[in-house]
Amino acid sequence: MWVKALDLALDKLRASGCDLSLVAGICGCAQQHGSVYWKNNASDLLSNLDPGRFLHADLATAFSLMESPVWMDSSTSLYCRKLEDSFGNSEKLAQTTGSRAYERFTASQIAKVYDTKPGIYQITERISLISSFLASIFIGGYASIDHSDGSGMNLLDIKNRKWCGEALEAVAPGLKEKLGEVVENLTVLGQIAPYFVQRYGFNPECKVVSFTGDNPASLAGMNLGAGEVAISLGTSDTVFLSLEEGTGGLLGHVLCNPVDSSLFMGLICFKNGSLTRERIKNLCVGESWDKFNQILETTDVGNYGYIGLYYDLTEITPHIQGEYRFDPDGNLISKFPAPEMDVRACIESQAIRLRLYSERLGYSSGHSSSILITGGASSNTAILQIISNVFNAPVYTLDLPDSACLGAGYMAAYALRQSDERIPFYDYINQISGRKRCLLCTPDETACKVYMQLVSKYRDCENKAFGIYYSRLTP
Ligand SMILES: Nc1ncnc2c1ncn2[C@@H]1O[C@H](COP(=O)(O)OP(=O)(O)O)[C@@H](O)[C@H]1O
Ligand SMILES: O=C(CO)[C@@H](O)[C@H](O)COP(=O)(O)O
Repeated sequence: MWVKALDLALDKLRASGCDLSLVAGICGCAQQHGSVYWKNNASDLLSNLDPGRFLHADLATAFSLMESPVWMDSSTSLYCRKLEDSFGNSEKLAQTTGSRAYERFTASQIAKVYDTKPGIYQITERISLISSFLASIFIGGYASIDHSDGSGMNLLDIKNRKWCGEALEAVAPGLKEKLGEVVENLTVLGQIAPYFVQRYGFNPECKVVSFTGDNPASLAGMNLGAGEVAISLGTSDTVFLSLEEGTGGLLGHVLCNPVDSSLFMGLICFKNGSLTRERIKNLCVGESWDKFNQILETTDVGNYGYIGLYYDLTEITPHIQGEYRFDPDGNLISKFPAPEMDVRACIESQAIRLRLYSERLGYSSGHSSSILITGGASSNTAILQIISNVFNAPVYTLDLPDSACLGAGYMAAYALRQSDERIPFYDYINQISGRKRCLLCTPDETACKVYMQLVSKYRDCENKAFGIYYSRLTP
């Protein structure tokens, strides 16, 4: 599917009349953590792509595992515990790799493949992240994993920026060879493969720069400063910010910063983001976001003290599933007095969750802070107004959508720059790009006060829901 998507994207570019011979360099990004398993001898297929055929036809037999594990998978708890045990405890793993063991991280995903499909692991010559898998196609050979996306694996020593031998050994034998080298972000990997020159008219001198994860690329696209936090309302709701210290803790993740090797990046991701909003919308008002927003705009801030927590899929943090509604006194109830109260309850609890957890990552909310918003739901200003009120901070976006894609473009431009070698990333980007930030929402003082009160109530409800979930699991 991913290879076909690339065929389609390239065909669309060609059909739109785009002169691909003008492209000087390519960088890209992809959802984090997912893994692609290349079968023995797949490198021969990669280096001999036939320009007369689609990529998906040539690469149909290149994979040992046809269904790549992706970030939404949470079936690997057993392997997470084993990995943490091999380090002694979760803190030690977090201090080295930036995160305690997470189900969607590549280490436990690979451990599961090795354990449940040893034959597949054996015939795999290379394991890529989705980002390095895409870069591999463009260079016609295996592309290295970069430091930032590599930090989402529980396998990289994020301070030394090298694979962590202890973690590799705990996951599966021979893993280092299957992963290949890890490289600095912004590394020029090589020239574009002849396939793209002959089939799509790319310049043979076009360079390919190491690809990265969608969130690191988004950080590169948004030029986050001190006191700023980025919120991505994509499929997941993800918060990230730039960090000076690289010590991972038990909450969230620390990754290598994609644009400055002396810095790090803090990130926390919630699985129940857009898909949950969509479900509540469909349930309460049908297809229309306009009707959903009308409810948000005409109902009372704070939902009269009613709080709803919605975890359609097992959440990453906290690890919990189900729906939990609470009355203003904090008692669990089965439904709200009016069904459409779920609309406001869902958006308010998601926004409060974003604030609470970004503060735990190191963000401090208030008037000197600001939020940069991106992702599909960032076009919805009714949702953004609630986020602005909950954070008591203005919400900005870039004057161009798709910050992850933009960031990857910037990374290619920076890696191939011919000017001052030592110029910092954002100084260079500011010179070459005329992008501006647009102010979308400013906080409403009265609403902020309501939410200040609600934050601690939310925390209590989340703790109660967590207790209920686990008491149901252990009768
Ligand atoms: N007007 C809108 N209001 C709220 N959510 C929206 C709106 N338009 C799109 N979305 C949400 O955006 C999501 C897709 O965001 P996107 O950033 O493209 O995701 P991803 O990067 O995970 O592919 C969809 O799941 C959809 O629910
Ligand atoms: O798991 C994470 C980050 O740790 C996700 O953010 C993925 O990177 C996928 O992103 P979206 O599809 O939600 O944009």
